[in-house]
Amino acid sequence: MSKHMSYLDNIPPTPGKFKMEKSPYVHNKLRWHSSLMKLTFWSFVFLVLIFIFFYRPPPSNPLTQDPSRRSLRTHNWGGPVWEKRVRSSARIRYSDGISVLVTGAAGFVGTHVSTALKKRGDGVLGLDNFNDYYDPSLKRARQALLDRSGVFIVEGDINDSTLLRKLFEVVAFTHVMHLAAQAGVRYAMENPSSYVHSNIAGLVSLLEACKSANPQPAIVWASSSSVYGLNKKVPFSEKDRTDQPASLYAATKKAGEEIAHTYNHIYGLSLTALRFFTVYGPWGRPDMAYFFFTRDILKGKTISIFEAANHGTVARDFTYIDDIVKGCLAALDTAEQSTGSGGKKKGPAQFRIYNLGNTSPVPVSDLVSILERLLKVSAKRNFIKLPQNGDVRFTHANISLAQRELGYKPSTDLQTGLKKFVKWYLGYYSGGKKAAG
Ligand SMILES: O=C(O)[C@H]1O[C@H](OP(=O)(O)OP(=O)(O)OC[C@H]2O[C@@H](n3ccc(=O)[nH]c3=O)[C@H](O)[C@@H]2O)[C@H](O)[C@@H](O)[C@@H]1O
Repeated sequence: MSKHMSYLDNIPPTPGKFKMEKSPYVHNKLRWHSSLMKLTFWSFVFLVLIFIFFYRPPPSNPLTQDPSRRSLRTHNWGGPVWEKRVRSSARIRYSDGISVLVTGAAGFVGTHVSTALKKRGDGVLGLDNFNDYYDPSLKRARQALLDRSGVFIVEGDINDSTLLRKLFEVVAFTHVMHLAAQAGVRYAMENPSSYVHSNIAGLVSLLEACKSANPQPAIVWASSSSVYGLNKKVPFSEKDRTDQPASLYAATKKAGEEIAHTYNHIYGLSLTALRFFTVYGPWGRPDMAYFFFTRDILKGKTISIFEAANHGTVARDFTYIDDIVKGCLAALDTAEQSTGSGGKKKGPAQFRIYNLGNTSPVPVSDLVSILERLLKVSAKRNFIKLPQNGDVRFTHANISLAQRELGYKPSTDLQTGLKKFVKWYLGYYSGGKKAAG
């Protein structure tokens, strides 16, 4: 170090380089230069001080802070090209068609519903924030699928009210199919704020945009069978009590139903909640048991099967995606128009809640046996006590109301539905993709 220093110290000065020139012109030029530099320097200092003085960080909103994951930023939207894409995607292609904004379009149910609507000629525009709750590459693959059938997905969050306002300015949506949500029962213990962000704040933000839109759209949205919580009366009917949620997820869905009622009551928004019962099928959610059981059985990994006290069965009314899609479309088709305008109610509006289930609960251990047969691999089973983190022992839908009013009639049993899922799974993940997680 000292050697280095002495070397630098010994460099002779470079005479002439910094020597003052005698010429008055050069002298003035140098003075002018130095005052310009001073001016620049002090302007810079001044600007920095102004910035420090006036800059206030944006208020920290606990609902939008979600440090454990995800970017909720809205990505590049706006401009004539973007608007043209939005309009074209939402254009109705047959008389009596509807124009639907599908939130959560890159999600499992969102993808299937969007495809079905587009197929029959309805206008469909997707909205999705592509968060990383589960493997975003699966969402991107679904997006590519939708793109091929002419559905454009705007990348943004339902909490972005400026974006929502813009979408309603560009397209006079007749309907909103609201499927964007934080799903999953057990994850609510890990990241509670994400449920409040999407299922409460996001829902309110969406309903605010709908109430101000002209015309107001009719809204059909995804509630959940989990609202029945600790209800013991089976099968679950829409009339049964839903005030004993067993998870924060269920509580946010139940709160959503109450919030929806408020917007129906105050602003005349037509609102239909669909209580989905454990939906499964191709392009499904990797956080759901049937999906990760498949992955783990194929990998030879032990799977945990929950059981109630005294080896009691845990069962679900597993419902195949195509049946759910039929229920969603029927709900959209039977939805009456909202009655408000200019943010004001003009008369009473439709308010509905329906169970969409399969009506035949299957024990989780039977689900595993079906998967074993379809995959031709034995599962390594580990029975564990049903955790007290939101799971309920069983679900069972009474669907007579949906049957009567929507013509809803599920037709796929678990065996048939899982066969289709397994076929998709093997095809999707053998095509160079790796199983999520
Ligand atoms: O019907 C609904 O409303 C809900 O259905 C599912 O929730 P869940 O029925 O708990 O679905 P899974 O997480 O796939 O669990 C299915 C069954 O497998 C069981 N399970 C789950 C995980 C596990 O490791 N082992 C296990 O036995 C659960 O107890 C449950 O009985 C969805 O994840 C929710 O988003 C949805 O709202």
